Amino acid sequence: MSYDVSQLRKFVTPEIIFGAGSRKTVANYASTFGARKVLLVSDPGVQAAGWVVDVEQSLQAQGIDYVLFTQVSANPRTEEVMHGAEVYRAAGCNVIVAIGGGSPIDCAKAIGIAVAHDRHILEFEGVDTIRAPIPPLICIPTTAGTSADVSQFVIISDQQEKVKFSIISKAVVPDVSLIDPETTSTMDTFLSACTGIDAMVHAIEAFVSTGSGPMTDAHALEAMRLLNANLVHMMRNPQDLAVREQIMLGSLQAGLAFSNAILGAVHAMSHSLGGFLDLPHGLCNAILVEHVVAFNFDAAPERFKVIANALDIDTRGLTTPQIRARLIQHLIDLKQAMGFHQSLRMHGVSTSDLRTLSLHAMDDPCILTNPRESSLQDVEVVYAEAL
Ligand SMILES: NC(=O)c1ccc[n+]([C@@H]2O[C@H](COP(=O)([O-])OP(=O)(O)OC[C@H]3O[C@@H](n4cnc5c(N)ncnc54)[C@H](O)[C@@H]3O)[C@@H](O)[C@H]2O)c1
Ligand SMILES: [Fe+2]
Repeated sequence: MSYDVSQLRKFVTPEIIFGAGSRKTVANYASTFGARKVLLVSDPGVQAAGWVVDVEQSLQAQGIDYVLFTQVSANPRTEEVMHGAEVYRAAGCNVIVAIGGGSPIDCAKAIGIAVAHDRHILEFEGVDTIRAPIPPLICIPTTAGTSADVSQFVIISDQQEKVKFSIISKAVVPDVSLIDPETTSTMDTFLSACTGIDAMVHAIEAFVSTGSGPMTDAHALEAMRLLNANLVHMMRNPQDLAVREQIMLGSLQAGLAFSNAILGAVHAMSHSLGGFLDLPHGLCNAILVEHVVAFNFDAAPERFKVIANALDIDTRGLTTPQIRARLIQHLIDLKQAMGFHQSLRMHGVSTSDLRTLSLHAMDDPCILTNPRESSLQDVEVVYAEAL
């Protein structure tokens, strides 16, 4: 009997501890991995917000030695990864803890790859390139959006080439994710909006991805419901911890979906844009989302109808073109209510940049699971729509 490999689906996830205060259990988990010395990865903003000290206190209370590494920028860079790998080796670490948004978490994953292979991180771009297990990795996300703490993705910026490249492998799924919604209470409005829209795009792209399946669909749809019901409320009531918790849960559900179903053209194009202009990832997604949905809709109208329903659009009696129009308008309204009014041109992109941006987007693995097959010219046209 022959099997169709393209129909097989896998689902990987870390051990997840969800809830207020979970960050304070970090030393228990570090000790179960036999932590001798921990590399604690974060960044200056997360440290200033006061979250790193909780991890330090937890480790100190259990007598676990650590070295702090915070030289990580938003959109983490290859040089920072290799510097972190040096610090890991020099200090004789054997466990990594990351606390922060997607940037410190991705940097921590990449440090793990570099030290496990004793090679430069640039050698691992692509899918399933990891040959040796990375050190035990415990993550504490402080933004509700990227879900790097549960995902198979690592996104690193190569400033020489002005691109962000992806590494996708089950080997970079963290061992433990301590998801503590309290940490998101110090996010400012813009960061809350960027990370929130990123989570929504994860859910939408995972649901229409050619890698989707029943296990990821359930998570993607629940993420859309949670995020749609709470994102605007969160923007208006940033101190409402119950709403922050719903957004964190929505982000987690979206993360479980996209990590396993992979993403689509919004992310391929957004990674290219983020590397080119060093812009926040969520902002890039916000600029592109409705243009990619407009491009993709006819390739999966039934799936997009389910998305419209999950976003609380009443599709009864509507024709397919009407559903398409309503869905696109809903996404525009949502992003505008979250404060996104920008176009590419407002960030200095001109028509002459579109070919370079498109070439890089075509190299991103996320383009392969987009529901509509996309040529270089297609991608260029979608960028042009977003100008
Ligand atoms: N690996 C994945 O699966 C995945 C998925 C999506 C995006 N990403 C990547 O993640 C990165 C973006 O991550 P992000 O959006 O979480 O932001 P970030 O980690 O880049 O952080 C942005 C800024 O917010 C600050 N910050 C973070 N948490 C804070 C808090 N709780 N309070 C106050 N300030 C805080 C940081 O100090 C930093 O200055 C991009 O590089 C993107 O490509 C990765
Ligand atoms: Fe994303």
